[in-house]
Amino acid sequence: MTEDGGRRGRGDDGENRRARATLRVVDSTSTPSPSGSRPPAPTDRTTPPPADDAGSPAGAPGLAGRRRGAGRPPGTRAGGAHGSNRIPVYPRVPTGPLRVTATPPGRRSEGHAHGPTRPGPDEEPGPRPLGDPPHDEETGSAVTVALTDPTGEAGTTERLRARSEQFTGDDEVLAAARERATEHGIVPIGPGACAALTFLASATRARSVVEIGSGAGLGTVSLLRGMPREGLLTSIDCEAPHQGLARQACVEAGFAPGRVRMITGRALEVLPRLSDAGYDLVLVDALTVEYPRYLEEAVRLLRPGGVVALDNVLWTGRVNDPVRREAISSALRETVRAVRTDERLAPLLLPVSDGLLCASLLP
Ligand SMILES: C[S@@+](CC[C@H](N)C(=O)[O-])C[C@H]1O[C@@H](n2cnc3c(N)ncnc32)[C@H](O)[C@@H]1O
Repeated sequence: MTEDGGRRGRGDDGENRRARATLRVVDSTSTPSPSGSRPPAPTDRTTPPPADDAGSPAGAPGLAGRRRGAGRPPGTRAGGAHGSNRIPVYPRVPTGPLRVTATPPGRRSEGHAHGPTRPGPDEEPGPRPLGDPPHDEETGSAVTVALTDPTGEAGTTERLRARSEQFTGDDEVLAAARERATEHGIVPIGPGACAALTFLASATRARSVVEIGSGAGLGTVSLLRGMPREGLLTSIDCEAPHQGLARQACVEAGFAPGRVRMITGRALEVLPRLSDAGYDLVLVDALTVEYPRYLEEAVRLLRPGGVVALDNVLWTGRVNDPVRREAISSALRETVRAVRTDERLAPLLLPVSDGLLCASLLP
């Protein structure tokens, strides 16, 4: 991610564009733009749907009648999602057939498409040499990690990190999304962090998830892959074209459009409208200088036992402008300190990709 929240080399006036961006709640039912250059024409709702239970999938946590702050752990900040402007955890989920899927026959159908060499659920997996780092042919990964000091001590650490990134690698869906991200100047989540997100979503059985920073959709797809079928992912980005790319990645991964609710708007304007203690997992990957405030909002959104994951906390040598770097570094330091010292949280720093700082909200 860059200091402008993951956009690079666009040659546009990002701040103004973001300022112009209106808050739109979008069910991802529209056909994605193949290039991602044009915002899709979704069912825009400038007014969010009313907070009711009627559209919630079976067993989904509804909000109607829920006492404000109920379930919120002591000490969490009140405020934010309330009144008629509240965005429900689950909106009415549009029904309909799955759209185009890039999942070839014989592979896991709903969003679990793996690279060409991965076996489908009905195929016998071939033996995998556990001792050797996988080659790209094994993982389908488009990512290779160059070693700057292959023989020295640093080389050992680098090799371990490279191995961890390549262990899961990118499948064809993530590789294509990563390519589009590069084309559009978006810095995507690394393969190791993608795997961690799928793991976290699966381990926490996350049914209601918030993603801050849709980008090119690598995080979106990775989260959906770990979520149960009835789960809903709410993805926020101030750039509609980025959300077009994210939607495209979801379609290519074989996810039904109703699995993702895209909200176009600035995160700090959208987040306060989401419900307290309504979410199982929150991914933070947008404007780095706003991380401390995203963290506050994320903790408010989490149900007890829920997890927040913040990408890019190691921030490895990406920024050249010393002034911006200072702002980013201090925001990241503040965020890491806040996670480590908050007694409501159990912190964990995963040194995957660019650093994924996780914390669960203690029951
Ligand atoms: C690093 S990219 C996210 C990459 C994405 N997780 C992926 O893997 O493809 C950051 C995204 O945050 C968005 N963004 C930047 N500032 C934002 C803000 N204030 N509110 C919402 N989104 C923002 C950018 O448009 C960009 O798409």
